[in-house]
Amino acid sequence: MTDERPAPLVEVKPDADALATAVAGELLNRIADAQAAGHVPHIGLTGGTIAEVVHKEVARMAPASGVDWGAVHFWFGDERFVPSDSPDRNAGQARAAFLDEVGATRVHEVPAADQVADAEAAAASYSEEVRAEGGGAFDVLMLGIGPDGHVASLFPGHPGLDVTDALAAAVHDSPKPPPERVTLTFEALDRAHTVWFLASGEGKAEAVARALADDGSVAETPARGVRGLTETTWFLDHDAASRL
Ligand SMILES: O=C1O[C@H](COP(=O)(O)O)[C@@H](O)[C@H](O)[C@H]1O
Repeated sequence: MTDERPAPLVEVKPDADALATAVAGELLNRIADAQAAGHVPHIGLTGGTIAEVVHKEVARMAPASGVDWGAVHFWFGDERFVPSDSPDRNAGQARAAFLDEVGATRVHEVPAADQVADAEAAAASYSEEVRAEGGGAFDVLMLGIGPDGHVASLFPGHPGLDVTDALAAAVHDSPKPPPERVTLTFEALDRAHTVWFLASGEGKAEAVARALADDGSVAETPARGVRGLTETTWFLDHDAASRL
């Protein structure tokens, strides 16, 4: 990230449920507004614990939202390279939590381990799909942060941090299981218009503080390396914000 982008905003909610309600409501507003303006929005989804709560809240609020679910593209910031029926798959979790229920039809999944030979092939295929559909210019990209500061599946000190010639990369030996993954690279994550980080719980507090500190390295805290072109907002609950 070399250009000047707006500084991150921070929104703190009392707990995970309040956080999820705020994020789900804002997401539905952004999608509905984009559609009202004649635009088909592209939304990047994250895996992880707070994402699951947000997704269920989206499903709950969907009927009153006015969103046309056939006119939204959904993508994943990262994926676990496991068989398509594995409960570890971020896509499977998002489908179960809201995508299938609302009837989303334009869901762009990373190929699974029973569909392609290896994580490299999955990354190449996903990269191609992202490139063909706007190159990662997501209207809203939601991202989690790990307690170690990882974002998507870009882990501290891992080789994926240095990939500059692809929009998606294979990850091996991930410090967090499962070990094989596919992630969007900084090249792709940096093209999003709006980036929302979602973090809940005391276990994320130190990583959040490192990510938002005036100085520090992306190699140590990869989440420092992603900012939206027009907006970056950190949605935190009280505990995740406790070290700011
Ligand atoms: O493995 C992953 O972890 C991160 C954070 O998840 P959390 O459960 O600690 O909140 C998530 O952002 C990423 O998409 C996922 O693959």
